[in-house]
Amino acid sequence: MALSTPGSSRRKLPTGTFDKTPKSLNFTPKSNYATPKIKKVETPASTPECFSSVQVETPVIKKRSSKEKFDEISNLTVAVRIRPMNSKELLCVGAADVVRVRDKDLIIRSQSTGNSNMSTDHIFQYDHIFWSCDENDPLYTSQEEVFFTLGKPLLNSAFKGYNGCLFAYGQTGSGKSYSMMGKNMCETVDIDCETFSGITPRFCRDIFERISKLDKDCICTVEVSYFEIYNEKIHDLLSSSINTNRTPLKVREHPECGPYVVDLSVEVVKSYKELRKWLLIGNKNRVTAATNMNEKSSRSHSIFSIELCLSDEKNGESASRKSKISLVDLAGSERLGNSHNTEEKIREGVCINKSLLTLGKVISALADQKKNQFVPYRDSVLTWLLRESLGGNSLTSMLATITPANTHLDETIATLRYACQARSIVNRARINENPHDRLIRELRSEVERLRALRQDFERSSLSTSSLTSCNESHDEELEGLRNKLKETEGRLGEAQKSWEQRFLETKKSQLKELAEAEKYKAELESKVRIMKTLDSNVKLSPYRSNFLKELEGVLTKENDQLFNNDLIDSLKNWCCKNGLTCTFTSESLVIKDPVEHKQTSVLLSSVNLKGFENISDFVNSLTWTESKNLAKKITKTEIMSSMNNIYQSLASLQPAEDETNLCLLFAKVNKTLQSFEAALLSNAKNNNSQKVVTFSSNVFK
Ligand SMILES: Nc1ncnc2c1ncn2[C@@H]1O[C@H](COP(=O)(O)OP(=O)(O)OP(=O)(O)O)[C@@H](O)[C@H]1O
Repeated sequence: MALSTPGSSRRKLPTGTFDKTPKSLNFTPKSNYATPKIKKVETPASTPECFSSVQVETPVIKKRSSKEKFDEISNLTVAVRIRPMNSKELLCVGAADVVRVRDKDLIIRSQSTGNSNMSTDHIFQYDHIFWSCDENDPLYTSQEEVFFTLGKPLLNSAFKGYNGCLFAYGQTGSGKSYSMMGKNMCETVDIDCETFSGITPRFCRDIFERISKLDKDCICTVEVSYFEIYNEKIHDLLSSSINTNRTPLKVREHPECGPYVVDLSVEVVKSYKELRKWLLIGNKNRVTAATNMNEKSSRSHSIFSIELCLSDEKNGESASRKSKISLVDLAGSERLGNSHNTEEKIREGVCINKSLLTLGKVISALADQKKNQFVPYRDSVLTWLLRESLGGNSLTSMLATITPANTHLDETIATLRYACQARSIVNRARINENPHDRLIRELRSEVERLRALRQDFERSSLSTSSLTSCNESHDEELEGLRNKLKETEGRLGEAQKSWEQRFLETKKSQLKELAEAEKYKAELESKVRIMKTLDSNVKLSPYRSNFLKELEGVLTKENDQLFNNDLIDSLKNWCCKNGLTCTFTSESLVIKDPVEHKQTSVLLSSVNLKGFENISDFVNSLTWTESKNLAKKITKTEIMSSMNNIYQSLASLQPAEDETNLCLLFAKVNKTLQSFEAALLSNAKNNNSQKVVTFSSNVFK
């Protein structure tokens, strides 16, 4: 579908009450740069009635658009949209349509007071004028065209990494919500309807359409938040408790990121479907909360924010960019006297007006363009939160909405003046990216520029080669360019190298962390396995436990470690080969001969082959006794020391607190061990030398 922006040559003067007075409009200056601040051209007393005076309202605007130190320096883009007259306005006695559009001029005819036959034409100029009064008019601007002109550029910049903001300003009922959200902002059908859908849903839909077309190396995350400011208090529109708990949220200032709303819900969305769900929840919450409090949603400012984070990995290089776009539907800007009569309404009006008044002051201060001019951002929550969008790091647009009805003439002129002033605000936007990515990008574009310059220069010097006198100076310049190019290429190479270095280091440390995590995971898994085995064993009987065997093994292992030298190993091997069994206790080694029914015990510290030809001689030299008399009596200290070792080993297997089943099992094992220790101690105490408890699993059979 072919889309067009208004204000071009196809824009004709709509038919209506002004048709007879075009001549007077010839006073309108062609260029807005030369337009005086407010110029009133008085018609002489003898001027015929059909003529009117002309008041040019467009202030002198120093339009700026450059790149300088910032990535983008540009004025606020300001558009005005005129909605059709509603039935109430049409039914008013003497109702008239007083707004006309011609090219980039918006003309308002006001009846001069005192002389009913005289009128004044107020002429305003904007970046865009949307005439949406009559669908059959060829100049009609649809919802889609409004989005195409205002929303699309913001979307494009957001994907480049620029912050963006679009706010709708105008009196109640002038069409702010219609333009921002759609005809029926709580209805799924209307929010997605081709004809009625507003800027916000179209913006959200386009985000995901763009994401689906991105390169496969590019990862994009989308986060949304939605809140309203009512009576200078912030309410989270995505919170489920908004209608029961209207505790306002606070604003804090981050040293780098600026003001933000504390504890505001931020939802990550992966598709338009998910995003639309949140959008509708927010819209419903806004309306329900307003109805509950007997207020109108038009008395609150709503801010819907989308945060995009794009990371791109190409040819081993990675780059990431972030951007935040705020779509703002401001409260109605009507003045206090018009609709506020009760005390509460007056208070509410003061609060709304505080934000809008401060917004006006902020716009004035910024439009003034004097250096070090104080800008009262902090005087209202709205301006504090929109600080970056007004004169800061953001590409911002304003949509002023008006009615063409003469019944609201004063409000309409106030809105238009406000919008005119806003055009003077200059924003300094930067691509939000990693400083290193920025350096590489800037150096790359510098290299491109210098290369193009050199090529141009070489081409032009070839064509003038006949003029030898020129050649010398050309050669010098060419040499200078070559050197500069070489130097910039060198710097680019360095920057890329150090970036690659950092990239490699980060990858290396990430791999190390990953390996450690894997190791930790394996350890945990083995602990879980042990605990699972324990579970089944402990359930059978605490005294038939493989676990105790394992623990005995742990103790034996510790002893092994204590006396783990070649001699002990050789002794063990020798015993094994000769059909003898070897059992270690904490301090000694018990060797049993199952055939001869004899056994011997030797202190580990006294195993020494000195004076013996071989192990066989050493073993034969030991004192052997009959098996039944040889069981070594365990002392109370030995029991306690062994048990302590068991407890220590067990402690190292302690599971994490959130693993409830394992914790329960762990407690069971601990308890069982305590009973076991008590049994051993009482056994040692009661049986003295007659009964012997050896620390062997056989005991528990
Ligand atoms: N461009 C338009 N075309 C057709 N109808 C419109 C247009 N703009 C607004 N309307 C209608 O005008 C009425 C008021 O519009 P809307 O609710 O958007 O105003 P508003 O400025 O957001 O008011 P409030 O400040 O109360 O929120 C609605 O019924 C809406 O459908």
